[in-house]
Amino acid sequence: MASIIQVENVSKVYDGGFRALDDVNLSIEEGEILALLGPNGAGKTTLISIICGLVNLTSGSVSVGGHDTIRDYRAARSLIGLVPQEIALEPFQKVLDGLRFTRGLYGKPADPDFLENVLRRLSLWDKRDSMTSELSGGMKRRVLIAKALCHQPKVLFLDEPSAGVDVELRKDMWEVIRQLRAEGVTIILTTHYIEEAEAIADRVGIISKGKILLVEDKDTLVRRMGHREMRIELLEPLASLPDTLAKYSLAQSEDRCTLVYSYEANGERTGIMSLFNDLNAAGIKLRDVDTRQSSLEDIFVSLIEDKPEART
Ligand SMILES: Nc1ncnc2c1ncn2[C@@H]1O[C@H](COP(=O)(O)OP(=O)(O)OP(=O)(O)O)[C@@H](O)[C@H]1O
Repeated sequence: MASIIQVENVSKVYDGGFRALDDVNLSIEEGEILALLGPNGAGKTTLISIICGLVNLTSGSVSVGGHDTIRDYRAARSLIGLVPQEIALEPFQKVLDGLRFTRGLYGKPADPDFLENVLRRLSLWDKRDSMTSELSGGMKRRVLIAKALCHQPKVLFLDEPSAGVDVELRKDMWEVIRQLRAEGVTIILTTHYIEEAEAIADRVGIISKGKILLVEDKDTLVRRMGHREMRIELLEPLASLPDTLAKYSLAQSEDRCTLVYSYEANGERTGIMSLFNDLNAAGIKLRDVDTRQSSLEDIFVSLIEDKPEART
């Protein structure tokens, strides 16, 4: 696949001297869904704002569809739609009027059929004559997506699309994103949620403290994250582990009331059944069991440990 966005050696130092991005390189393929994952303050919004031409870079270069975002900014921006994190809409503007206006701003000819299609696919057609101030938060977010699509961009950025969004809207949004990808639109979204990346991304980029730590095919990353932990709460404290349980490398809590078993969730054999059998055979009674998937945070920790602070 050809690359549609090239980010080369991009750094950003804000006015106060804070280095929000540090020598970032990223190539985004045409037609893919790339999720940028990272904790608060990692630099996700700064990176997409630079690509969209809303924030000036300090050094490096960015091109969109072969157009440099500084020298050839009009051509670069015309290819981009952005759904911002914050809801910023004209309160007394009707939904359809807002879309017509935004399309006009990009110098695109009027196309009522296209705008109707955009509103219908976002379940907003019935609201086309409502003022945006009359809409619910979820509908406002749909309007933001509609506005970002109304000039037919080749690349769509969604900054934290799931922030403050209920499950139903999230699923609808994912469906719209998949349809757009099927039509050839390249999608870049930022998120804190690994589930969101798992649900829709083709590739995942992990960003932390202004650096891209990895960009990887999602399935490969999910395999890396397939580590799970099972916590087994015991009815009574266990003074010492019987030899028959040694092969499970169980950890014990300080109060001896909990055993922790680590296993690969995607492995062919998790060993859970035989562990339960061996616990039973040893006469160990269980009060409760719960499991937890290694989180994005765990991956961050494993990725960034031993690395000194990168910022000045
Ligand atoms: N205009 C600015 N002036 C100075 N510092 C800024 C400015 N904008 C952002 N920053 C800082 O740059 C860092 C990266 O911010 P950014 O918004 O890009 O992170 P993010 O990964 O999008 O975070 P979040 O998930 O919280 O939205 C943060 O520490 C932030 O405080």
